[in-house]
Amino acid sequence: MPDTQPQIPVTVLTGYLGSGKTTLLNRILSENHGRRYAVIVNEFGEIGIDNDLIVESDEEIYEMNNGCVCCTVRGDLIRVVEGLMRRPGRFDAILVETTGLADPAPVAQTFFMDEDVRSKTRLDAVVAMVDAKHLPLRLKDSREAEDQIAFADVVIINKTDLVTADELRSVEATIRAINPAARLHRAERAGVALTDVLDRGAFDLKRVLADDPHFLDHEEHDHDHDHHHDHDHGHHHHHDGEVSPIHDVTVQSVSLRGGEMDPKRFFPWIEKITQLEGPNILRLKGIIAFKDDPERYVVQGVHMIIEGDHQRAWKEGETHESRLVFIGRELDPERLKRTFEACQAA
Ligand SMILES: Nc1nc2c(ncn2[C@@H]2O[C@H](COP(=O)(O)OP(=O)(O)OP(=O)(O)O)[C@@H](O)[C@H]2O)c(=O)[nH]1
Repeated sequence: MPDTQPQIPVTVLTGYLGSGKTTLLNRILSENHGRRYAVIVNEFGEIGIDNDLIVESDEEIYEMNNGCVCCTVRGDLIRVVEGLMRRPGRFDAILVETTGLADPAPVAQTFFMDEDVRSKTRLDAVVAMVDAKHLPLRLKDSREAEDQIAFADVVIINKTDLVTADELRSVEATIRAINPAARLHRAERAGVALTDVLDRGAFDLKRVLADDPHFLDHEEHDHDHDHHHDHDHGHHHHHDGEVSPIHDVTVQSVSLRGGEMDPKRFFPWIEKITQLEGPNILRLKGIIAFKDDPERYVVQGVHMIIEGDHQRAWKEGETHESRLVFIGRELDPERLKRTFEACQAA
């Protein structure tokens, strides 16, 4: 391939579980911006739901579900990107949506590691979504949430509708303290001007190297998930030694599958679960098939906040199956499974 080809800009989209990454991705894919994106989605949880929640578009979407993009599937990411580069002209930019628990630093590093990838791509910006309501809680219990903000070039303070003006100011001050250099935007439903997040040329290697002089040392970073930095904003993982697909090992995911559900059983059940177990539920998402309902129903939640809506009609021949994933701490898989199955229609 001739080297005269322009470097393809890459946007890495990070942010904790449920912060609004897919909402932003859907806005990007739905808006008429005249650009064509290749989208790479890395999901957490064994039954893929995320891909079902991304709007249908002409864009090419690559799912990476067999591990976390910042650890075990980095090689896959390089291969996917290399594959994309072999088809010039098909798209103008690449978007990588990481899992909510991923550390964006190793993902960003991928675009500097491989000679071929480095010559053909340009990391444009790392964009972090933040859930304004749950950030204070997250900073107490998840190192990942802080790392994501620390590493970002652009931070979107999302879900401003769920907080008061005072809370918002305090969240903003907290983010500024973690990362004074990032550009901040406030948003509801990820409603930012796309020019604020795409094609920013915001990724600042100098800043990253000042913060982490080893950023470009491939070998060391490849498997050293346990080295700590002396300063506040270095990236590291929680897990010791073993490279785990889950960084915060207290976080587990419970995937449930069932047949058609009875809404009279399902809604009281999910409401009760989120009331009782809410503090432990970092994220829930599912696609529910209700009996005699021609449309798929999507249910989503973060802690006690839950929402649901019809998504689209079931396609001909599509199995009317219900799938639900809980991601959280101290969940009881057996009880969730038993009570979920009890919501099935007779
Ligand atoms: N109230 C409110 N809800 C929002 C806003 N933005 C997104 N949501 C909801 O928050 C939930 C999570 O949004 P997603 O975009 O799926 O979040 P995500 O970061 O992709 O989630 P994961 O991929 O699971 O990490 C969904 O139910 C959204 O509808 C917002 O600004 N306000």
